[in-house]
Amino acid sequence: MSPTVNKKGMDLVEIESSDSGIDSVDSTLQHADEEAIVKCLAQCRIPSTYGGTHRLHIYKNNIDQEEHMAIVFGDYYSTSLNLQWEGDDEIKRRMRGAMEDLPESDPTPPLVRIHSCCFTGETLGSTRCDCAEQLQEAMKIMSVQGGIIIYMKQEGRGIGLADKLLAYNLIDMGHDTLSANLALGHPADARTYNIATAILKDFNIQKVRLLTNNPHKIKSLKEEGIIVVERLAMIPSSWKEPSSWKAQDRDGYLMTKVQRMGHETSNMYTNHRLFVKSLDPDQLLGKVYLQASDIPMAGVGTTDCGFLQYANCNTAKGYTWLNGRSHAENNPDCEKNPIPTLIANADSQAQYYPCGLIANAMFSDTISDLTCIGNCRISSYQFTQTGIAWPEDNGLYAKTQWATAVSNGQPLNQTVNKFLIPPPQWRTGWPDIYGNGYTADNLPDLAKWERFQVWMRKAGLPTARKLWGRNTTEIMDAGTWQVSVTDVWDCVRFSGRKALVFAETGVLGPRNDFMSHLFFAVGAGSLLAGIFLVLLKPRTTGDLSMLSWNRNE
Ligand SMILES: Nc1nc2c(ncn2[C@@H]2O[C@H](COP(=O)(O)OP(=O)(O)OP(=O)(O)O)[C@@H](O)[C@H]2O)c(=O)[nH]1
Repeated sequence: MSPTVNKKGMDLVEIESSDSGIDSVDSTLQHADEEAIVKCLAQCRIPSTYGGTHRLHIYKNNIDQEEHMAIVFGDYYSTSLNLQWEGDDEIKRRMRGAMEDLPESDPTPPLVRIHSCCFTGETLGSTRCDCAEQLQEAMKIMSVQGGIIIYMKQEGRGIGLADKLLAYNLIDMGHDTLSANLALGHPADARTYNIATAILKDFNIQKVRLLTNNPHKIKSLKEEGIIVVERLAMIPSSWKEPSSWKAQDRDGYLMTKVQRMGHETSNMYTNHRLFVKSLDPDQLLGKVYLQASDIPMAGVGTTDCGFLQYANCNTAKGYTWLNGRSHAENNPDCEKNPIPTLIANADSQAQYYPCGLIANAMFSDTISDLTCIGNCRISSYQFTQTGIAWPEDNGLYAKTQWATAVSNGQPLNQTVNKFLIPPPQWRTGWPDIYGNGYTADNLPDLAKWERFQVWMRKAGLPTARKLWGRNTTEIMDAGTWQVSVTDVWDCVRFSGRKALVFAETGVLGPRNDFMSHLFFAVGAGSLLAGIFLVLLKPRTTGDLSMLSWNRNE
């Protein structure tokens, strides 16, 4: 093969061999954004405790000096490995694991995980991250379903092990995993995926089902010409098991990935324990906390407003979590530059009202009633929020007593604006009402705000429906209806999804089909079992002989 100029026409890549052409690549000439050329050097069989046998492939490339790998479960074969190499003979081919007659590769898009090396997590068992459990989870799944793990030697999101240790020390000093990278002069994520893509192409794979939460990986693969037909979430076990709450470092790491690095959250966020306990029940019941510091702080198993408690950033900076990070971190207000005026002018003991993550996350979109635009009996169909909350929830909320309370002889209603601050999301979501903060007149009456009560009831399942409105008086006839939605609550930034669902009340109940079917099935099963037992061993009415004190033994 003759010398080749790379696609960008910059550097000359000397090609010596006649196959994939990277035997004598001078990697000092190469750059990460170049077209990657890869060559599989060897593969072998690895019987594994994860079940079955996979095949480990080692690659070299023209971009860096690392030995990246492909761990293959199933019928996927490397092109470069199996080509005829210069000086090839049967022994050499068998030694590197090349095959004589290549079987057909599986044509269906395989499960693929692109996994970056993490010595601390995978080898040392560090609980600062979720890397090891993600790798193990992927291997378990692929042992059953087949697939390929591209294992990239990109330690520390590409910054290397030494700098990753510096980052860890910065995290111990109060940074999070993102800001530590930035403080070291690195990007939040220094990885590129052109080598990983080239390895996939070496397996003739054009379409994948990607196991990841990282949208950056999906975007990068698409840019490199790989079609991601499906994303499968990697749910770390620490999100699922409440018992592992002690891994506080990992919790902080995962929360930063979700909140600040855009990692996708489907299937885990609303169930996460940091989220579900992020409220203060007494504040919701109207209690006046004169100082934000009076709101009870974290205790295991109890509620805690987290980093949406102190609405004054200087005060928040003075309070730290067990891991040394301040309450101002992750607070969307304190991260703004400049800090919003309302926050900057807030009293040093100002509090968010209602405090905590759940209230802040409330959808602020507006949804209109339905207007008929063709062939309907009535011109509009109206929804009300009365009666949408569970009756028992009503006792959990009351209007705050701030507007009527008196402290040191002073009525508090004059100070509402300085002490009570609407959650950040509410101020952008409802700028007309809460954009300039609270006054004694616009404080929400939580006892009457059923939509809020519905929102605050945590979802048991990962994909949740919240009842927004109902109409119990009118049947909705066939026709063409129009609804206007103002999409204010931005879920696109973390690849979330929202849907507006119109449902009817059915015989089995409208809210959760699964539960009603389950009740129905259990009821029918019990009835059949009862009939069966009666037929099998009939007993007369009032038969007490089987009671323990009447039995002979
Ligand atoms: N710089 C830095 N790197 C870290 C830290 N914790 C873990 N890592 C690295 O982060 C990378 C994790 O990569 P992946 O396993 O591919 O996971 P991911 O990018 O979170 O994406 P998915 O797991 O696919 O959702 C590895 O290279 C780890 O070494 C940290 O605190 N700082």
